[in-house]
Amino acid sequence: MNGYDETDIPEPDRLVAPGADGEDTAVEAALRPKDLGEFVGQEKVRQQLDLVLKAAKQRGATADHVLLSGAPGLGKTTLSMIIAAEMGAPIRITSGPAIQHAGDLAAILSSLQEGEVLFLDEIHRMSRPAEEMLYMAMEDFRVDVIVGKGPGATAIPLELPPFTLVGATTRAGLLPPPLRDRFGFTGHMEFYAPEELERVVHRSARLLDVEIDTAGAAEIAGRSRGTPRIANRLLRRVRDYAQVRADGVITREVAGTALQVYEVDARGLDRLDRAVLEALLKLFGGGPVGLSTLAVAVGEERETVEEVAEPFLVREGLLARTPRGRVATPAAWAHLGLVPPQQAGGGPRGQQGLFGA
Ligand SMILES: Nc1ncnc2c1ncn2[C@@H]1O[C@H](COP(=O)(O)OP(=O)(O)OP(=O)(O)O)[C@@H](O)[C@H]1O
Ligand SMILES: [Mg+2]
Repeated sequence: MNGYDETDIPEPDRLVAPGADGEDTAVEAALRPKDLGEFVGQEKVRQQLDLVLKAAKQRGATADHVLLSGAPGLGKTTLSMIIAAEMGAPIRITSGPAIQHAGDLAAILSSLQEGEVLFLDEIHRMSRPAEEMLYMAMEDFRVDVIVGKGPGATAIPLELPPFTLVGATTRAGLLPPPLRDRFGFTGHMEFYAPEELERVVHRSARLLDVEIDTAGAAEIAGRSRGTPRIANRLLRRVRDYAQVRADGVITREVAGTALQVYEVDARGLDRLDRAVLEALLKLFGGGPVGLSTLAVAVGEERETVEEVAEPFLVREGLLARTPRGRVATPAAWAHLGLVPPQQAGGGPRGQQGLFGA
């Protein structure tokens, strides 16, 4: 399709994957907060959006177009549905990859009702002609429908009712500036703090009718990589364990043991993440080592290591990408309970100097 995209990378089946799997899709609808009040965290975006929506409602107008950017599983789809609910408007859901021809978009736009919310997921993956049509639709609520082919083709202008476009993207940087500029408001979704994820876990547990105590929720939250989707998924797996091996109640111990069974460690690293770190520390003394070498050592593709494992390791401050190769940070040694070579006596081949004395 349109070149490189994160979805092209084969992601091994993992509990801590940020994207949705089939099971997530089935249960997410039930766990989605229905209004801004129920939506946990993202204080900044929530407050900003609250103002945008309230002001539009007071004026009796359609809300400005909204762009939501942020990593997978942080609540963009959820928020788009909340926007529609808060505006008391219907919502139409589609996505960039689903709109390959401008005609597909014209069909959707021309059937919108006044005030309707059009949710365009993965907006950065739309085709070029559709994107250009969208510019005019967003700005002037108008599209030119091309009728016929070749020299006889004519453009018939078509008025659209005012609508609110909510675009979602995991890659705001890939959006062409003219598109970005046409949104009245952009909400940047951040990773969630552990306390916020704890609230997500408590809320989901209530909806799933699972008993969980404060420490149990904190244990799951701490392993969820700042991502509500992962928190909900881990909660479901811990619930299975609690039901089969314990008395159904999720405590710290139950959550900890269950996630050990599923190989998600205290910081949310899974088998692959740990394999990468372990190879880097044990085989290469903490680096620097080239990506290809590291990938061979863990028996994975380069892309898998680079795109699937590394982003979280870098975000956590466990691994650094340097011009000379991958390097473990002191936190990585600590996390795996290993001692860096220089502290162990090092010797001439120790890794002194990389992080100062
Ligand atoms: N702020 C929140 N409070 C409570 N639950 C949340 C929140 N944000 C997300 N969730 C839950 O996390 C799950 C994933 O959220 P959602 O589908 O909205 O993410 P997304 O950003 O659209 O992800 P993707 O980029 O993969 O489309 C949903 O089940 C939702 O209930
Ligand atoms: Mg989504």
